[in-house]
Amino acid sequence: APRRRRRATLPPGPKAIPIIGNLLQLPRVNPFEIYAKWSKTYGPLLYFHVMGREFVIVNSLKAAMDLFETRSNLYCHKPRMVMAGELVGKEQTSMVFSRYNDRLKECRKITHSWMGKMSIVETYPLQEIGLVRLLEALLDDPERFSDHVRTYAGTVLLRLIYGTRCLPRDDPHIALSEHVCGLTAEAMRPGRWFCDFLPWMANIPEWFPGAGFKQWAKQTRRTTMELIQGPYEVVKKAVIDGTAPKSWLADEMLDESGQIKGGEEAYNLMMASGSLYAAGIDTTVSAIRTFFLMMARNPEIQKKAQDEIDSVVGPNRLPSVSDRPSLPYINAIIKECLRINSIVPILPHSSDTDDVYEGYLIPKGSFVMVNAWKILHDPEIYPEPENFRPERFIPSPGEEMQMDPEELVFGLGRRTCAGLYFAQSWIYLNMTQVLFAFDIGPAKAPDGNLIVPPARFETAGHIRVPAEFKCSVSPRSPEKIELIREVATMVRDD
Ligand code: HEM
Repeated sequence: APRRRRRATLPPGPKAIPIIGNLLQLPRVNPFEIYAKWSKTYGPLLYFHVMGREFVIVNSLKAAMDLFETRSNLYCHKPRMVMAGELVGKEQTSMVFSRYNDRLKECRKITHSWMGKMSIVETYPLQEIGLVRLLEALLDDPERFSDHVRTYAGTVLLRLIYGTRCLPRDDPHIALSEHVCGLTAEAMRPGRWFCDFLPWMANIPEWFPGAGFKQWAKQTRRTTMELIQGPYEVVKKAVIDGTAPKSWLADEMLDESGQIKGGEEAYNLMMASGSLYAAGIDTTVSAIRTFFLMMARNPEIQKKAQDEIDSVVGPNRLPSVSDRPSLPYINAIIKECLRINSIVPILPHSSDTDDVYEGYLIPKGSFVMVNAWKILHDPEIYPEPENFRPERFIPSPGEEMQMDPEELVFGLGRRTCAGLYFAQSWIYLNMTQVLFAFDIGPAKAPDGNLIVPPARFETAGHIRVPAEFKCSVSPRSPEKIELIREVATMVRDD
C-alpha cells in the first residue's frame, strides 16, 4: 500500500504484489461478483490497491449505511478519475462525477426544483403522452420493443429538459447524446487508461510519444462540452426571442428582473440540465428492459399483475399515476426488477480525510465502493436471491417483508439519485401501461418452439443491463388496440 503513517490497520484483503498491487487479480467483468466472493474470506470491509490507487469495498448493508448515510458528510465526494473526471473534464460538466462542492450543491438545488417530489407532478401529463407513443410503437413494430423503450425515454427526458421535439428516429440530439454516453463509458473503462493509475501521466505533453490518450481526451472533452452547450445556447436564444417552448431550462433562464442569467448561475444551469440525459437514460431503460425480460420469463406473475390492473383500472382508460396506491402487486414487481438487476451495482464514493471504521483505516482519497449487487443478492436478506419473486415485498401473515431495495438502488447519503421521482414515475407508467395493453411472452423460434429468454445481465460502463434478448409483445385484445389508437390521435398535436 502507498506509504503513509497509519493510525489503524487497513481492512483485510487479497495479498498484493509490490508496485502493481492486486492488478492481476482485478476482475475485468462483473467485479462485484468477485468482491462478494472475497468478502466470504475477508469480511464485509475489504481493501486492495492497484498501482497506487486504493480501494475499499463495502459488502454489508450495515457498513454501507454507517459510512455513506451516517457519515455522509465525509463520504459525499466521488473518487478522482484522471481520464474521465479530469482530462475529459466530466468533473466540471456532469453532476455524477463532480466533487461535493458549492457548484454541485447549486446543481442539486436546480434539479430538485425540477424533479423534487412536488414538482414531478407537473411532468405527469408529458410522461403520459410519451407513453402513448411508446404503446403505439409497440403495436406497429413489436420486435423492436427494446429500441422503443430507449427512444421514448430519451424523447421525454429531452422534451422536459430543453423542450426539444425529437424525431422518432435518428434524431441528431439523441444521436450525439448516445455518442457521448459511449465516450464516457470508454473513458471510465477499468484498466483502459494508464493515467488512471499513474496520475502524473496526465501532465505529459501531447506531442510526447505514447501521449495519444491526451489527444483522445481533448477531442472527447470538446464533444462532451458541445453536447451540453449546444442545446443550452438554442434554448437561450429562443428565450431571448420569446419563442422557447416550455421546459425546465427555459423556465429558469431569466432572473427576477427578466434578464438572461449569466456567469456562474448560467453555467450551473447548463451543467444541471446537461447531466440529466446521461444519468437518466441508461438507468431507466435498464429497469424497463429488465421488466420485459422478467415478464417474458414469468407468465403467472404477469397474469396476476394484469388481473390487478384490470380490477383497478377497468377496460376503458389507460392506467395513470393516480392508480399507483391501488396497485400493490405492480409496486412489488417494480421493486423486484430493481433488486434482481441492481442497475448501479457498485456505488463509488470517496472521503477527503482518513477515517476509521470498526477499527479499520479507510484511507483518504481511496475508492470506497458499496457493493450494492452483493447486498441486493444476499441470501440472508433476500432468500433465493436469483428467483424473481415480487411477493417478497407484499406483507403477508407469518412472513416478514424483505428490505425495500429502493433504499439502496438510488444511492446513499448526499449523493442519492437526483432523478429519483422522475425515474419512479416513468418506470411505473411504462410497466403498468404496457401490462394493461400487451402480453409479453417468449419469442417463437422458426420451428414454432418458444424460447424463454435467459436471465442474463452484463455491465456496460457502470450500469448493469439485461443482455440482449427477444420476446413477443402482443396486444391483449382488439379493444386495447382501439383504445391506444384513439388516445394517440387525441394527443397527436400536443
Ligand atoms: C432506475 C433508474 C435510476 C437509478 C437506479 C438511478 C440510480 C442512481 C445512483 C445509484 C446514483 C448515484 C448515487 C450515489 O453515488 O450514491 C444516481 C445519481 C444520479 N442520478 Fe440517478 N438513477 C436512475 C434514474 C435517474 C434519472 C431518470 C435521472 C435524471 C433524469 C437521474 C439523475 C441522476 C443524477 C443527476 C445523479 C447524480 C447526483 C449526484 O451525484 O449528486 N437518475 N442515480
